[in-house]
Amino acid sequence: MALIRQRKLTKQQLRRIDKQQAQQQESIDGSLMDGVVMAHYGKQLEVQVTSLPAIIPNPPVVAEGEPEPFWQAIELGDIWRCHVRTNLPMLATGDKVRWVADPNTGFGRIESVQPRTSLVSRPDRYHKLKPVAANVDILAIVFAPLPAAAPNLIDRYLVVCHHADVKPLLVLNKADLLAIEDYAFTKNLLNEYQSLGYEAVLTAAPCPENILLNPTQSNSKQAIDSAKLTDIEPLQQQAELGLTDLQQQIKDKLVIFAGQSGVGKSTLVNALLPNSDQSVNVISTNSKLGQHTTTTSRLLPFNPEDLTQGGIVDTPGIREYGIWHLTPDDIIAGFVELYPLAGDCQFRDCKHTHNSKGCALWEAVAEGKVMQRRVESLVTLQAEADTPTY
Ligand SMILES: Nc1nc2c(ncn2[C@@H]2O[C@H](COP(=O)(O)OP(=O)(O)OP(=O)(O)O)[C@@H](O)[C@H]2O)c(=O)[nH]1
Ligand SMILES: [Zn+2]
Repeated sequence: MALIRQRKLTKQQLRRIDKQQAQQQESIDGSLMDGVVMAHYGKQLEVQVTSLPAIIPNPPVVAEGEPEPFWQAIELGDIWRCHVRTNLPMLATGDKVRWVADPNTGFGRIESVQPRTSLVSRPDRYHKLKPVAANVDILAIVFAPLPAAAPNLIDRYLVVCHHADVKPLLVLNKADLLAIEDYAFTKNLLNEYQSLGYEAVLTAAPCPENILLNPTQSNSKQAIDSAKLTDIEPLQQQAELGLTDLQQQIKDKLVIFAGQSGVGKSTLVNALLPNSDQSVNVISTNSKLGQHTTTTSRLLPFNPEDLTQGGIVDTPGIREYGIWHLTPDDIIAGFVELYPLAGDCQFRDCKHTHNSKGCALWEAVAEGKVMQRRVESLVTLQAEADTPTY
């Protein structure tokens, strides 16, 4: 076996190495800039330039007759495809990052991620938690008179909000349909959540089916004629104000719209985004690279030139949100009015089912202090969390 002699470096050599390393670091530091993750493609991400680097690289000087090499100038507001430096945690749409761009290749590399104010994650099929969206301020929980609202789904989203540190906002859309007597009960649901302290808005999104906006259209007329109408005037005003109200609530905020299929999420989102060609699920219209790939989530800004004005994170995955990564205790923590009572149950491991002995939640139901359907909802969600479906 050959003997490897360790060579001792002279002081001068050591100094030279230190200097080289410092120069390398300085050149990375000078190239670093701020960015926001706009879309997520698994290993690659799209990042918007939100600050320029201290040292702006110059394009190469091309001798006459030589072919022009590829060069992508760094400009504010541009979107770059990026790789992620190894050893960084999994990134999500909405993450604020420090990164370097290589104008010679048109690719960037994310060097670090700033602390997050919130993180919405979702377990995948393999039971692994995946971050979906970071720094989201509001989860708009959309429901409607038709398809009929599922209170249990609303409760599920409220639990998600609690754990992600995101503020919930209840949006009762298709408020125009409340003018039809059969559907008027949905408004009670909104009132119930308001009484629990949640913020809520009533909206009617602009679309051909909206019977308040198009009362003379044949399908609307049919709906109106075949139904007993309640007093339409005040609802019309409330619903019209609703969209402005919603706009005010989400101004300068990053928002996710969640809710069952058909309640009008896309219609609302399109009404809220100023750029008509920037509709939900449209792939990468503002990416210069123009590659069409399915994303897991995408940030649609209210003002593409100023991300501080907020936007909407389109995350299809949020619709079938599983909660089985949460413990029963985590789940009850998301039921604001029930959580403080749980400590009063006779048994510490009380399952809060109707026949649980000495259950403080059911005593509160009997005394009319809390809603029975919320306790039932809690029990259903806790049971789901106890029995993973993978
Ligand atoms: N009457 C009435 N219809 C609406 C309203 N908002 C949306 N719609 C209609 O409801 C239908 C479903 O709307 P979408 O926006 O596609 O619903 P979605 O929640 O995005 O549905 P998914 O994409 O399946 O999750 C469409 O035909 C809309 O035009 C509303 O305020 N009033
Ligand atoms: Zn109990």
